[in-house]
Amino acid sequence: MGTAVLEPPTTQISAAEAPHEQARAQAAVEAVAADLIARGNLAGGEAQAVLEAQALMAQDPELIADVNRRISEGNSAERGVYDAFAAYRTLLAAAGEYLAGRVADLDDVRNRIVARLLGVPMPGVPDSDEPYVLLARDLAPADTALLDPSLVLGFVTEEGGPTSHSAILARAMGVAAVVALPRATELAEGVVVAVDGSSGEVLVEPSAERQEELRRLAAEQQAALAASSGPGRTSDGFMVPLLANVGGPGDLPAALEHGAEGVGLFRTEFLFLDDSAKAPSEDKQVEAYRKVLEAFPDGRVVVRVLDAGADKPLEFLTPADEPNPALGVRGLRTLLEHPEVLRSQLRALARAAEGLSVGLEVMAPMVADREDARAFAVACREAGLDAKYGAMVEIPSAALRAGSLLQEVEFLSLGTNDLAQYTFAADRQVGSLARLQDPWQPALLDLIASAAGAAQAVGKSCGVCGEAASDPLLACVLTGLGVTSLSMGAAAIPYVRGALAQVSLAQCRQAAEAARAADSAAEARAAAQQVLSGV
Ligand SMILES: C=C(OP(=O)(O)O)C(=O)O
Ligand SMILES: [Mg+2]
Repeated sequence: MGTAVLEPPTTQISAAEAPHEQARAQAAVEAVAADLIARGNLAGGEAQAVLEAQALMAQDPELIADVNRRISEGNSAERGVYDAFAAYRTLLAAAGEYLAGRVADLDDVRNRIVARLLGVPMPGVPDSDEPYVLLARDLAPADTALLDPSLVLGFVTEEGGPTSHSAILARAMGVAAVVALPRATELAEGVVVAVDGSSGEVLVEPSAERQEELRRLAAEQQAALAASSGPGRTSDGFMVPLLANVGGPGDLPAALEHGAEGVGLFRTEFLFLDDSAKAPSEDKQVEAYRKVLEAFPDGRVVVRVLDAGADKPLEFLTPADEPNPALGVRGLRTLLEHPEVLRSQLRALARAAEGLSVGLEVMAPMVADREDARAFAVACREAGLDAKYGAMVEIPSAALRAGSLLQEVEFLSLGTNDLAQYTFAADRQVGSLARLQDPWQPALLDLIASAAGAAQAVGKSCGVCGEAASDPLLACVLTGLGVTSLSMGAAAIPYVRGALAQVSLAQCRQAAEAARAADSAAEARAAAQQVLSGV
């Protein structure tokens, strides 16, 4: 994928032309924002939320004011946009890693607006009738969302971490992806590559025999996947419910198609991204929640209350001046500062579940200690919600003192994406830190064992809903660590189901022990692989 930045010429315009150019810039901004929203509507689910956030970025009033100022100083519309975005980009890039992670999204918006003003094709995924592997420096959410899975056999990026938006969306689509691979874009167009999204390997120009072998292995795997169905269980019948992560009603068809036994993580942020100034109405919330609850009449649906802040900022809730948003007011902290938002969300959930037989559960993101857990439990009880209430374990303090959290709440759910970020002090949006975000890191496995063990001791459940659950081999290890359910992007479910079906609970426990005895993520994986050979 071409990443060329379209630099418009620096021709000067007269003062008389300025209003016309300003109108052109405004029209282009609006058209691009509308296009992003349309792409979002088409893609649905988590992609929609991301694209709508990008549309908001395009319409940022300060940015538009800067564009207008530059045009009134004699620049053309395209040059004004180009320079205003460049200035904003510098600010973002310098504002710390969390904002720097959004630079790719910003660049994509800029390229789209400039391309429209210049009347040239939009940058992005190349047109092709032939199936291909897409190589890119990074993929903007707008591109990932519309990749055609029948043409794109996989994608490989230099940037982005294993828990970045692009990786999460790729899993939701079921497209093989390898991210954070240095020098990926140095490969020439047309070279034959093989991509293994499970191991993260990209083979360049494999021999004819190797290609044949890989095709055979892939066909065998597909056949095994097609044959796997029913609830998640080990070969000796230990049940591990396999649940889907969804970002909204748009993700339900895939969850049902892949046999999800329920929803283990309903990210409700998407509802809140439509309007940066206020929370969605209770009625609008009820409607969206009910669609998800109705899809699983006999299953379980775990709804996470709003997780605003850090990588999911909301203008009306997230302080704009935090020096380090990932360590600032986010998740449950935001809701405790804005109790009316939490109350309205819990009320909407209670109304949405009225008359339904689904097992509704609600959980809070970013619970740090027992006081946090208690505050959430009290809010749930006060809302009169007929649902189990739980805490996400995403902060090391919560994993270490899981037993104390369980004095207040009825279940735990491990958010391994943030748990890795906070355990290793490694921003999940920074590709160069991917080594530290690897969920195979033994320190992360120790924390998972701590939380799962505490839950087991009191007979409560402790699932995993972070991306770790979607790795088939790791899913077996998590089961061995005592985790009671696994929730993942729907496309991963058949792979995890197939892997679990091949191993016994005792083998899972042995693999977990071997992985924890290792000293690096790679060693932990190899040790587990040895115990569970065949997966
Ligand atoms: C599931 C998680 O939540 P999110 O990815 O939405 O932060 C996590 O942190 O692992
Ligand atoms: Mg999280």
